[in-house]
Amino acid sequence: MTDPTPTRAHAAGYRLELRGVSKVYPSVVANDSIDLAVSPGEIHAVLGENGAGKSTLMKIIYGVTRPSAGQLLWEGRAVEIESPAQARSLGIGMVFQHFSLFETLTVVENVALAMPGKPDLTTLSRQIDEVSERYGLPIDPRRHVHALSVGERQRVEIIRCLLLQPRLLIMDEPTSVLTPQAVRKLFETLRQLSVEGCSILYISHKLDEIQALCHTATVLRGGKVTGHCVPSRESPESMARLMIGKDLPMCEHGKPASSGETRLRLAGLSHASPDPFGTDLRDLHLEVRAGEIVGIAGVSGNGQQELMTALSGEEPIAEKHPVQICGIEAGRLSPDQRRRLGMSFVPEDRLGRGAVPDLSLTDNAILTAARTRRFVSRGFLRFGRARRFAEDCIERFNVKCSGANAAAKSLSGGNLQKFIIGREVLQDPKLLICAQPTWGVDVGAAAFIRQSLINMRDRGCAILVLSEELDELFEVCDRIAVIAKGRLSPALPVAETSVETVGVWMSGMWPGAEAQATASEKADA
Ligand SMILES: Nc1ncnc2c1ncn2[C@@H]1O[C@H](COP(=O)(O)OP(=O)(O)OP(=O)(O)O)[C@@H](O)[C@H]1O
Repeated sequence: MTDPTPTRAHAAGYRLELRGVSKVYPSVVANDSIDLAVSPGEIHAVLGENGAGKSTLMKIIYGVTRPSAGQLLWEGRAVEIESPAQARSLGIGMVFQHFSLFETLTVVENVALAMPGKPDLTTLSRQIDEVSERYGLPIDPRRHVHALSVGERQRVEIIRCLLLQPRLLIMDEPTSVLTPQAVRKLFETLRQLSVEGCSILYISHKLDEIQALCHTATVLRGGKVTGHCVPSRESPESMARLMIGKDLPMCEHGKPASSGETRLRLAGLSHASPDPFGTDLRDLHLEVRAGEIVGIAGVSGNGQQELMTALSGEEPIAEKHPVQICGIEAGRLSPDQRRRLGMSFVPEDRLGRGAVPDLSLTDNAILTAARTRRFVSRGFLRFGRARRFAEDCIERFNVKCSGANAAAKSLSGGNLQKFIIGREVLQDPKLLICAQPTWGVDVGAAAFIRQSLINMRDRGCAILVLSEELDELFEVCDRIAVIAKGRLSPALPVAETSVETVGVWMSGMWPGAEAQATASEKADA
């Protein structure tokens, strides 16, 4: 690995300096007197556990949130940043974790929306071509966003920032949706920007990436700065220790329980996606037994979302038999009917599908656990019981929040994920289906969630995990299959496959894939 430190462009003054910046919410101090300084050309990581205050700090710098106290200095001058438009006019750009593009518009139309005034689209297309050429971010300005891969969409977001010639670029978990190749490409672009003098504030839970990319790092814990480091001189383990204050627990993965009864069977599941830009599922076959964890790997957009909605019942399918849950043909059943059979699920989209943002954690617990945890008696809701269950989730899954009354939307992303996983795990289901279980979750909490899944398996639960993180799948699963273009590969025991093989399969090329495709095309005809 190359040491990023020597390429750092040194300069006399700081580009951005924060002095004693605090943000106090009614129930929590999100940022507590934070000092942070970034030089021109510096790639500066902000590290911290879920809820440490990273996103709040970035939102203050980008003018989304106003600080309760403290001072911001931009190129040596005290400033008050009251809006993102003002931040952009100073030269601050931000790429958010969740994309903010309009799918039905073209690339150039999306970019135009972020520009001041009414730019001429032909001139703007030429500028997009120039920027994409200069930074190696190929994109056709005339393409519609719905037809772009997630990596391409992120290119649009970055190009949109670059056109404004930022002198500070903030990136909030930019790689969570990218393939390893797209991550390498992104890092090349960021290094080039750094050499040209652009400062970068970079947030990520992926410590190996921080080590490869960033010159310096500030560590936050509980809203306070607790340390600084030069990532290239650290290891992912030592940075994790700086973040969580102790060594990272290792996952203990014993032998799978002797295989029990089949709890989930896909028997030729085919389903046309209701989304015109989605992926149709084609003749999927799979079995998940009690006491095993089966993983499904794949680049997002290959049918995972359609599979998840077909399994959860959100999008019931036309026939009963292709989805069998605990021996019952369940294809036409609703989510609630499937839960009654002993299934729980954790969707990928935590705000919206996994939880209702405006409801409290207790109310969100009621939504899925009312029956299994017996919150209703003789037609009356036993609210105290529901609240105690929510408190139990908070305590056992170490969810940082103000309590069971906190609205789901007030939790940091990773803490809400921990709550949703806890809510489903503590219902002790016979079958658990989860998508991206550790997305946006810090390293300590990710290890805890993975261990919880393994422990459930050891208690006899059948678990299906859909994840884009191959390392995660290899850590927790007993067998791994791959989804590509809506088709499913055979599921191999982890000992009989490798990250490289699964990587190749992710492009749809597994032994027998062609025969599988021909057979299902014949059946379609
Ligand atoms: N609008 C809000 N109202 C109340 N509390 C909030 C609000 N926004 C953030 N918080 C709280 O502030 C704290 C810091 O949250 P923040 O999102 O900055 O953390 P983070 O370090 O970015 O976490 P993650 O890695 O999970 O994204 C958390 O306790 C969170 O619950």
